[in-house]
Amino acid sequence: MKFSEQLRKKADSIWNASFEHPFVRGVADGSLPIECFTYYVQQDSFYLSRFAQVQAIGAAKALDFHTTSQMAFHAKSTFDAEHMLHEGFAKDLGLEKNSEGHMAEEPAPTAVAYTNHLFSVAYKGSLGEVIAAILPCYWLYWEIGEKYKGSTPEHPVYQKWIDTYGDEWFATLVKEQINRLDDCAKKASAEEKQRMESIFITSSRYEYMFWEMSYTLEKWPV
Ligand SMILES: Cc1ncc(CN)c(N)n1
Repeated sequence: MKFSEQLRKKADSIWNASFEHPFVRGVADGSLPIECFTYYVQQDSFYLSRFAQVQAIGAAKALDFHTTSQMAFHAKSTFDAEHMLHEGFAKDLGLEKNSEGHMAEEPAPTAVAYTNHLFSVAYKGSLGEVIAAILPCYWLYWEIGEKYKGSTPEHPVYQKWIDTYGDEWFATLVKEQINRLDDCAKKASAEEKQRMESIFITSSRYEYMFWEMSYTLEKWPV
């Protein structure tokens, strides 16, 4: 079994919890209160701005020119595709950007904790560890896109979100990163692979918590 398949299997119960989370189900069947989606877009806008920085650090950590170029391309794709998707939502939902170019007035605890986890791996870890940290962000959304592809929520914004992650361009990016994880794992020591697994599980847990944060409109307690 490939290393990516092993990690996917270990994260199965966490990913199933994401598939069934009322935020995700609510987007697919159109029942999600719009204020939860609006909060998600604001927080995700912050998340994506940090995610692209982590992809760019991955570019700098790569040991060959081609991988550097591809990781930088992925950072640009986060801006061109996902950030631009949010720009469209912002228009529909009446949101504004701040001076950093994202829409979160105040990043929520889970958004801060998740991006701090990604930054900690990016600054301390190898490229393999960086890929393990960011892969659930790709792969989970792809599976959600595949799972809910046939859904037809009445709200056009929800439909657009589902269509985006069920699209072929996204699948291509995801498959490339899955292959990259397996390539890195082939060269990694047993200890590094253990760290990659633990990092992958932590990111999977944060993905679940991101739905919960959006659904409950999580804020700092004081
Ligand atoms: C929190 C989160 N995780 C993943 C994705 C999809 N790249 C996203 N937009 N936001």
